Amino acid sequence: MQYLVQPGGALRGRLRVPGDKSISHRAVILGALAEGVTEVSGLLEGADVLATIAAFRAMGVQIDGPDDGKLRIQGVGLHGLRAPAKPLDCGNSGTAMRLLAGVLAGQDFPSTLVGDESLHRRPMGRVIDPLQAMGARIASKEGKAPLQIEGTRLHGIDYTLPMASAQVKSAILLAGLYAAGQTCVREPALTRDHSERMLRGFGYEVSQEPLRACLQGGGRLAGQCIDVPADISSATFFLLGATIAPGSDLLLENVGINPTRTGVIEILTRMGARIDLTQLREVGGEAVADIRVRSSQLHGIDIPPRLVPLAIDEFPAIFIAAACAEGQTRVREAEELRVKESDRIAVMAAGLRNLGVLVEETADGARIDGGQIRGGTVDSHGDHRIAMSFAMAALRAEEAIQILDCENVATSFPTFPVLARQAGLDLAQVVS
Ligand SMILES: O=C(O)C1=C[C@@H](OP(=O)(O)O)[C@@H](O)[C@H](O)C1
Ligand SMILES: C=C(OP(=O)(O)O)C(=O)O
Repeated sequence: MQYLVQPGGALRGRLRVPGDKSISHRAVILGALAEGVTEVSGLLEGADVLATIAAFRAMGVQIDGPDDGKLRIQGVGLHGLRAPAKPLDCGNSGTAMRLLAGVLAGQDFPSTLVGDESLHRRPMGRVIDPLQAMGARIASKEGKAPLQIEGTRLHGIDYTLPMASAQVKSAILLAGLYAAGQTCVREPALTRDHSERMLRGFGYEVSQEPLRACLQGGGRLAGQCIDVPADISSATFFLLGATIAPGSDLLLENVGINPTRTGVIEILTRMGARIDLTQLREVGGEAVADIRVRSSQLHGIDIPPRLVPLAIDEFPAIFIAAACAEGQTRVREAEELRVKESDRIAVMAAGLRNLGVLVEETADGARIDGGQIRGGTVDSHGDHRIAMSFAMAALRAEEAIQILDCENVATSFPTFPVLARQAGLDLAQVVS
């Protein structure tokens, strides 16, 4: 499926983007492993989260829904999962595969994790290594999926992550629930802390200091009610669109603004964006706000590397912002972008060049010179965030932008075309 987006227009009105993907995955996982019922509202009904739900159903957990963002999970307790009859299919989702690997390492049954072509290219050694150090038995082909997990008794470790990754941190903490003794994870830079917060919400003690989280194995999780805020990573496409399209004024409601996720707001604001947070509140241990964004002229900046992990999924959109800015924007220490659903540095650079933007790719980032966006065809390489970012680029393009391979938008934001049209983007879906 392709998108054909006509040039120009502005984004106006108010809208609520779907639930946070990271929090939705964790609500399903902890709800399944808890004792008692967990009720979730605001859940993201995207393919990634549906894969996590299907995996727990295949292990005997009764899950009703999702229905209009509501999910009811009958938790089976930490030791209540049953052996799945077939490999568990994580689809396109790195989060599902890595977090499930942590859970499955400590079960008393074997399991296999598989996914789509993109997921089978992504590095899994980063979870296999620390889990093996905890006693796990995991077979893979050169650190890539499929992962065959034996299920064994685990012991705690004190592990320093070689890269800033919330998925690896979370996999180790989840395995730590099953491990004898204490499990600690240290991270080289701050990453999203939804696992730590939600574990505490389920009554599990987690000691958290800056860049370090520890827990003791052998406790229990108690079922909860979880209200998932809107996903700042999905809101980002609208922050981008409203900023670059003259005459825009948009209110994004109920967006999660956990400080480990707001790097995009800081980066766009440094570039000159007009973004205001209102109605700040806390919902279920997570900070939430309404976000107003109005159009403004951006200027290029050197993005501080400490902001990279705090905006890691927002770089496709930030590349488009840079293309619309005056002067040069520099992205560095962002090599993690090369191991996402696609190589996001290479795919964004190629797409921008097709639209006439000057981009110099570096090993760990890019230098992007702002200027005119011509219009033309770009290939998203099946990467949802790249497809949505180029859709918004049309607001500033001279001619239409055709975007190839857009099916995977459904992994994180199935209602994107509808909400984008409502806000003012002239987007058509073309079945190829
Ligand atoms: O923990 C999570 O939910 C996520 C962590 C990040 O991945 P890494 O841990 O690989 O940086 C992010 O890119 C992904 O979309 C979701
Ligand atoms: C990287 C992403 O997700 P995942 O790693 O879960 O596939 C993303 O959603 O941008």
